Amino acid sequence: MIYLDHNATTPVDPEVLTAMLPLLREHYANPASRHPAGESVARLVEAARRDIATLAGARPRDIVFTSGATEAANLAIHGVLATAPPDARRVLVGATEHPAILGAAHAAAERFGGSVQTIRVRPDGSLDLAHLRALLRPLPVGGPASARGPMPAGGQVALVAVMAANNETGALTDPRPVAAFAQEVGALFLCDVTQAFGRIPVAVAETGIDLAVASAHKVYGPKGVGVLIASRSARGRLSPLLHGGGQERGLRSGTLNTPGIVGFGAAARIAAAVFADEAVRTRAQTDLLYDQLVGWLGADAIEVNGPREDASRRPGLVRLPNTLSLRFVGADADAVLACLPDVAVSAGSACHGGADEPSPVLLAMGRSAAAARESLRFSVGRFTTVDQIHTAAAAVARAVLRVHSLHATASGDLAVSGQPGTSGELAGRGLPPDPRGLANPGNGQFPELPVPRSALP
Ligand SMILES: Cc1ncc(COP(=O)(O)O)c(C=O)c1O
Ligand code: FES
Repeated sequence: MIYLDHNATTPVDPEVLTAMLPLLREHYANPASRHPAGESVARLVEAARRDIATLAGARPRDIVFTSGATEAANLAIHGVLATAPPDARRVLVGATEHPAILGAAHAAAERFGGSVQTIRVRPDGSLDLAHLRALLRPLPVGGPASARGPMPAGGQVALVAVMAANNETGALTDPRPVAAFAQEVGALFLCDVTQAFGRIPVAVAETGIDLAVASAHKVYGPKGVGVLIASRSARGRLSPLLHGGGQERGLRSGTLNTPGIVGFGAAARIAAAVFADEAVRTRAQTDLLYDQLVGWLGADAIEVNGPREDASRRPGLVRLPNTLSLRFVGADADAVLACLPDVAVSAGSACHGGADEPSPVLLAMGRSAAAARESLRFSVGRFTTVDQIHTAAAAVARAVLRVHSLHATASGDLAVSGQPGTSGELAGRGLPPDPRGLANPGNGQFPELPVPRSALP
């Protein structure tokens, strides 16, 4: 199996695992305990906090450990709306935000009588700053009612949530202008840096981000641990979600996930050392993948979802180096996936609980539902090789041609030899034959996991 789904999650780096194991074996003490065993674990936690803060460009004091970016987003949004005055409970969210942000924003608005408004994006997925500017103007209280909240929430904006890097298209947003606009009206700026963290430079404090969220498992750390990064002033406007032992200075009660936190720290340390090289390598691999696919399928068969680099018009990074979202014109993504058992990629919304709807991210960018349903996201990573890219490109091309040929056969207009996707046609294009044979989509899945004895009836 060739794994090209690193935006959904990454494998744990072997060095991260090595750093975590002692926390599961001998260093199991509770870091809140006042004995030497507890204190030595507490020191490891604080070292991890420093390493994560360094990579994020934040201060260690700003780091609050959580169970992931989802919890951090909920803490940030519920936490801010809980303390916001009734005439300042509007939340602005980018149209292509992750469900963790959108779901938390709607739930918090409903809970505290606020409202949520969506900031438009342009066709390439970049934020429409003029629209943000317009939305930031105060609304008369009792004015346009919110679609959801029980109370028409006018007044000021409490929070602006805009992501640094989009999980589906890789589209990047410069946080600086967003921060400046939010600050002008006294709103806090929440930036979801989950996909950017450890892949491109993130400078939370310097760019004026008040609140940021990230997850360890997107940077070769373990699942189930993340951070909220909250500036001093943001912490003053934050009320906790979880109550209990008062850990994390009262903002997130609960015994710390010490193996996870130490693993996250190790992942951050490794990322700091390698991310610049990794960006160059992964960028070359996504470029190669695109070139190969265009070579096999032709430029007309493929559209890129998201920003394209154009140094003359938009200098600088505009897309995550490892991410490539492509539409294969006329080839339903689910059908392509069914013909592609040996390559792990996502149809746009694959990690949204298997929802069968076209990707809301692509729809927000103005793509048609048909285009969204024909789109696949490729995300390469630290351990991806050039050989894997070659193999995957050929496999994807074969799968797309196969789907084209199935459509053509179904509509009865291509019943001749040499039709797309048949072995004759593939050989004509120079595509290597599928080592498994086209009609064998069940092979090459994850090996079956052994069931632990205790789980057997
Ligand atoms: C941009 C973005 N934000 C937030 C999350 C949520 O992270 P987690 O599932 O680790 O809480 C993800 C992960 O899918 C993501 O891609
Ligand atoms: S990448 Fe996060 S839900 Fe799809």
